Amino acid sequence: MSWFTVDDDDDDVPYGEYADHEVRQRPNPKANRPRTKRRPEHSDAVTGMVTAVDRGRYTALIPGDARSSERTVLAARARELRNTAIVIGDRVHLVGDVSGDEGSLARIVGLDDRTTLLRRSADDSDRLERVMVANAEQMLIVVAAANPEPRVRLVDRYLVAAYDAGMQPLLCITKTDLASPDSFLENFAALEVPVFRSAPGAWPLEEIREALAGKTTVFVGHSGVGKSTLINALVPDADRAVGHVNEVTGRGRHTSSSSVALRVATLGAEGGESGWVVDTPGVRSFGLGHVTNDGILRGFTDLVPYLDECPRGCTHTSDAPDCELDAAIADGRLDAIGAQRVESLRRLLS
Ligand SMILES: Nc1nc2c(ncn2[C@@H]2O[C@H](COP(=O)(O)OP(=O)(O)OP(=O)(O)O)[C@@H](O)[C@H]2O)c(=O)[nH]1
Ligand SMILES: [Zn+2]
Repeated sequence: MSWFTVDDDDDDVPYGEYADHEVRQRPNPKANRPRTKRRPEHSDAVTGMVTAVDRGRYTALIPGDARSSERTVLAARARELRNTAIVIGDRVHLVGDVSGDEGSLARIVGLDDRTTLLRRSADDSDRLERVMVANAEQMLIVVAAANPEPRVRLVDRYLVAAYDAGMQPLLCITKTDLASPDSFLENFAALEVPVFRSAPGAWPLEEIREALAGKTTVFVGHSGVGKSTLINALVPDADRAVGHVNEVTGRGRHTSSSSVALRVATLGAEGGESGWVVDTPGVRSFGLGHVTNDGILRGFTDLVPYLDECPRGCTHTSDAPDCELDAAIADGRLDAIGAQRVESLRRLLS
């Protein structure tokens, strides 16, 4: 599919394509009746969370209430929303047959404003952005200690995407049975990013579950890092396909293909908060063409007091003249950890 085509079944349309989330009023088909009143605003609509998207069909979970229990419904979007990106995590307004019964099809007529929005572009020069996941609070970046080799730049990119989306990043380093991740992790030591270490037979499942409780967390990672293995361990009935890493290239095949949200039981949360894991297996590239430097700076609130002192239009990169970050390092206002933070920021800005 071309990055530039938008058709009705496009599950991943550019964010800029739509202005409002609500269905527009249709003209009154009976012209002899005066249009004095607005059509009812779907006051009977129920709200559900999108947990899967597949070729123009949306699976949404409607929470239980006094009248009915929790149920999953299949829905299509209303014609008026055909240029609206609806993605996993969206809270959608559903009308029509919302019974969830076999063969039933509900209709999505609107969606709530999003609290966060994970986006990407095809590559860094592409400003056309794609909406990936809505309303997720966290991003768990899965990276292997070896096979495939960890790459700092790739993690930097995920971090930018997370900060830009307004999401808290978490880091899970897998395959620690194959290599020590310590020197790799030094690159991120100064960031306030929780780190989990994982190896077969030593899964940090309880720690991760605790971090997931009550939140929606998008799992991202290069193919072959063991993301599916981890998700299957966290969500026993997830059944995410586990691929095989090519011994020569260290690359995995993307064996699981569609994005889903999966509920994770969290221990000690009896009837209480569970978490949601969003698996995005098809995402190979993570273009950041849509991310502004402001989006990156958002992740570095600890440096803001210095950035505020910079000359107007300062780019804050290492070649920027009179950048206050350099002054603060030179006179000790920023200590060794602070200097590493500056280095991380500059790596992301460059
Ligand atoms: N040695 C070792 N192998 C692991 C570990 N975790 C996963 N693997 C293996 O790594 C391979 C790839 O695992 P997957 O879970 O399919 O990786 P993935 O990140 O989901 O990859 P895609 O499905 O291609 O996106 C499989 O052969 C796993 O058994 C680990 O901690 N240590
Ligand atoms: Zn500066």
